[in-house]
Amino acid sequence: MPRRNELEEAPRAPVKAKPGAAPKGSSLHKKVASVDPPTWAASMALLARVLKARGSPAPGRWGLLDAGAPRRWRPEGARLSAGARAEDKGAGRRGAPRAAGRTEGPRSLAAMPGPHPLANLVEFFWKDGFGRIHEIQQKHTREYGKIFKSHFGPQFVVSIADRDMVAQVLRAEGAAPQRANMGSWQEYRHLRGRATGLISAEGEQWLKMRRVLRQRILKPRDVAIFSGEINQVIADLIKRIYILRSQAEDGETVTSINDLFFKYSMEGVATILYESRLGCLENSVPQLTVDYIEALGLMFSMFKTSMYAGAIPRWLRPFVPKPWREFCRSWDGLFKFSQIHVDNKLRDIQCHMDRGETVRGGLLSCLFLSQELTLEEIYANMTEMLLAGVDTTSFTLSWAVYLLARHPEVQQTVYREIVKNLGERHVPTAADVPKVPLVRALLKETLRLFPVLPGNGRVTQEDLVVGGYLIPKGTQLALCHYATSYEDENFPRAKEFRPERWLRKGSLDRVDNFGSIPFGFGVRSCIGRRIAELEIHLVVIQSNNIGEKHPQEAPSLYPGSTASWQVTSLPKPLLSSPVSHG
Ligand code: HEM
Repeated sequence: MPRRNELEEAPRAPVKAKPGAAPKGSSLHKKVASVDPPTWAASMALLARVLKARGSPAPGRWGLLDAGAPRRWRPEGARLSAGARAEDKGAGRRGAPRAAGRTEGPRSLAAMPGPHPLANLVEFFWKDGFGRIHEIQQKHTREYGKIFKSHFGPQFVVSIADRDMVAQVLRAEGAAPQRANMGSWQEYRHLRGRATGLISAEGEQWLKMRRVLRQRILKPRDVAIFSGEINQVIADLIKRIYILRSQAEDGETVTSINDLFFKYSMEGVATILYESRLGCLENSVPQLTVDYIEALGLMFSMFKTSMYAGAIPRWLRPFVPKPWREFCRSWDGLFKFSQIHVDNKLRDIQCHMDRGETVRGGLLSCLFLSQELTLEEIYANMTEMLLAGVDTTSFTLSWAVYLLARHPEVQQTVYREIVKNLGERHVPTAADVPKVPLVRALLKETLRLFPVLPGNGRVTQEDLVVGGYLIPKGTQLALCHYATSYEDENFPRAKEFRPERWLRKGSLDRVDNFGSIPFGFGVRSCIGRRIAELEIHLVVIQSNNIGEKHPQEAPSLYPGSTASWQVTSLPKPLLSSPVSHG
């Protein structure tokens, strides 16, 4: 068991930090930016997909409420439901895998503890549980242990909140792991004659697309070539900050940081995906982009609706039409946007080719020219990657800035490291990032405390014995990363923000990766990880330069120049935030 750093106590309740919270006499306290902790809409929406209760559960496997019901509930002689039969499988079953070190056979799911199905239904559908998944993970772990079963409407889920068990499950994965039941996503695509993308595809179809895309964007060196494009977007972001400051009432406070980072992330990822600029950071954002943001907003803000779209059985749709209608409407908007940008690029390439010019380009050009994916598959992947790549990155950036604002001493250290190792006015590239390990540690610590996805999912493809239970093939697993990230056993004094815990100074400071795997793990892990890291690392490093170039007027992340991000207020997030760092 690795030993971890001793850490400070983190404040729990939100506070309003005054502008003067920075050391008196430093110019830090003068310039203030308000940082909204990002909402968890994106994470919830994504996790909702993971936990989505579909109208058509695996045939013969899950019953609505009785699968997890204690046996005493069942009337004498009553026939077991399909779900209950699934739970009854296992114990003593011939040929069942044996748990290492156990002499008796593994226990069946019927013996697994978990919240009462009705209580869970109330928790999630009446008490906004989907907005509090992180809290519920921890609560249920305290009450039922590190492996427990739950019911989400018709879906039965085994939750795992233990680092080693998570590692076991992910290490046992096959060639094409299944994350969750993506039935509603697939149904929409079928309805509209669309292809599935990486998120929604399964099996051979997923494997084929993953093979193609992983060659282009999965390794740090693949995305390193995009440093120049990202730096141009950062230059626009900085320009935008100046404009916003000049328009601010006090002439210096930049508010709506979430909004700013959202636009930055969208512009950044689109630059890589579509090889074109969207104009998100312009004074006047193009209508097409505005429409997209609206569709994305609909997808996320209506995340519960879209989740219910999957949860509500088809036969109920005529009576409760809104969720499915909204779900389809937001997907229509997302696909439309991607298709327009993909088609623009295609025309552009065609023009070059018609003129006999060599076409050199980025991701999209390579995909066209290699013809490894069909046009529909390109549309679908661009749509799903843009969806997955905007809020995830922007929320993480917002949380990182928020944490720095709450911890000026960490800002100081990060600032000093950047200046010492990269110099004062350096415009960084990907090659510079390893020279500032604290910037990387900042991102890891931010994602540990505020993982965009508090949990992840897998559908078991073989019978597995985990934690002494036999989990039959086809079971939906929820991997509770938020809970493991906050375990003192995994990260001593886990509630505290201390990026330096990620700096490896030898075995004493080693951090076990499976305690916090914000991008997932293995062959189905996040394909956009390196893009997100590049966008975040470069913008954090570049923030250092803002104040230097315009010492009198520029906001900066760092002290030593003129200003700092500071928290002036914590606007109420749309959904609950995982932890209130006061
Ligand atoms: C801080 C930013 C991000 C975080 C924390 C994040 C996190 C995740 C996680 C946890 C998964 C599930 C992995 C698994 O099941 O093991 C995932 C999947 C995925 N992410 Fe990200 N992501 C981020 C940014 C991005 C970006 C920028 C893109 C696109 C450019 C992207 C595209 C995807 C796609 C397409 C998948 C599905 C992969 C597959 O099923 O093969 N993500 N992401």
